Amino acid sequence: MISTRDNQRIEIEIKDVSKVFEGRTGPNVALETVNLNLMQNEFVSVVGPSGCGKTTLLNIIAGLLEPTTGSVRVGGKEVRGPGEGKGVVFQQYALFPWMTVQKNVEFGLKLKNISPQERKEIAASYIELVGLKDFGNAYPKELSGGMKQRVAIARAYAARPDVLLMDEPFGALDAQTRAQLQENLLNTWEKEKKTCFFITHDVEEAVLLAQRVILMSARPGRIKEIIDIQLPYPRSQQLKVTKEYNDIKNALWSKVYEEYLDHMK
Ligand SMILES: Nc1ncnc2c1ncn2[C@@H]1O[C@H](COP(=O)(O)OP(=O)(O)OP(=O)(O)O)[C@@H](O)[C@H]1O
Repeated sequence: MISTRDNQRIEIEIKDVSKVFEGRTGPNVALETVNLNLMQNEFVSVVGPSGCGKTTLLNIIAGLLEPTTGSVRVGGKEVRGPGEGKGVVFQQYALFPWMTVQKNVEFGLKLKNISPQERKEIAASYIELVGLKDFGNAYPKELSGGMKQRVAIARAYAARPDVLLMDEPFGALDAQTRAQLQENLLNTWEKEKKTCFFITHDVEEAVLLAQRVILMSARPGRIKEIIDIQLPYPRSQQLKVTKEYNDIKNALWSKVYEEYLDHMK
């Protein structure tokens, strides 16, 4: 079993982070005093009502947005922009349409000092890991949505980041593909161990994947509660038929729904 206690090194340190957007109708406080540490190799899911600042927080960790106050450290270094060490997967697979699957996955490795042969081998191994061994020469337009998303995940993994930031990566997929990719991600994480920050609207998915679930409150976004998911790994879809899983899921669902109702008041 992998627990957060297996490694005590902090990989992502979010300290007093707030974010205020200046809107036409005045300031919009998207995040208010968010404090959170993710341990090395930890898998954390983030849930909360629409507009509570999940993506904003991810973008700040990724270095795509600057916080208004506070700071984020990844691997001990203050985040000052996007770059090495952080892999990001968005809901919409951002693949280059003119490149094959193999070339798309190799792309992130070009920036590193890796020989073309080694690049090829690393990319091929991750393409195999996500179950696309026979599609290395295919172009994105020849792939289904789920396959494209697997390529995006392979590309993020191939660059060997220490942290993987995922913003509803399976949100646009059908239930079966989603289940398959969840399983795929679990297997990959169990093998490769990365620090994962995974945003989802799906409570089932949050519980299935994570060691801890962060529940965010409606605007202004704050951390409302952190729930330890005490379910053993390796995990698979089979977990969903167990009482332990369903008890945790139902309790979390009620909390998320309460937060949503509060937000609608
Ligand atoms: N670039 C921006 N400029 C102005 N306001 C923004 C910007 N990005 C986000 N916001 C505002 O910040 C708040 C949080 O948005 P964010 O996208 O982080 O929420 P979210 O929890 O990810 O939502 P969802 O679950 O719907 O994706 C919202 O009120 C949104 O309107």
